[in-house]
Amino acid sequence: MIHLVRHGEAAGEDQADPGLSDHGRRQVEAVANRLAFRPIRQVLHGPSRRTSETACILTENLGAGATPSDLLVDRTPVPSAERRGDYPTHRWEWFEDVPATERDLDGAELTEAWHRLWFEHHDEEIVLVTHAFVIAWFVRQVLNAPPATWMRIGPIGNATLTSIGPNLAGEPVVETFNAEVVLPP
Ligand SMILES: O=C(O)[C@@H](CO)OP(=O)(O)O
Repeated sequence: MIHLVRHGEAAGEDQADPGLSDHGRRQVEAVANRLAFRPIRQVLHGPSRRTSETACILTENLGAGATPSDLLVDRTPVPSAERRGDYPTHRWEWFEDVPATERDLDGAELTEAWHRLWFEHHDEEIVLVTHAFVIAWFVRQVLNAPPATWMRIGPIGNATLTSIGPNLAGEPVVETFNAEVVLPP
């Protein structure tokens, strides 16, 4: 079972690489409680500060180890000129503004990342801490849905849980999607 967790709420969204807010830390502690009885030994996380801090809280609570992975870096799938027609025209301008560092042409890197993660981890129970668009693309990949579908999956909330496990035939199945923890007031 692969548990995809989006990082908790970020502090100061305007910073280049923000860490977690106090609320974000509490959100992640609540996710850790939800996962407390699962046999999780490893937490992989992206290189950003908000994903590393999320992984750190999870590992402290779960007694697991944290490992950074470039497969979980924040990426935005943008269509190549040939595939732009797959997306509604009102989205085209938005793609132009995606920063160069986050652009993933036709989601090729994300697709490769998901295949590797599933291949390497489908028979263990693991947490992958990453970003909203990455989770949406991975779910689209599992559903074998057309590329533009990723923009209609979510929005993926902060510190949500999306769990993907093998069915009896060994195929990936979305068992839990975008599940939020409810914090006491
Ligand atoms: O930058 C964003 O809007 C998303 C994209 O994946 O990332 P994050 O989950 O860090 O908000």
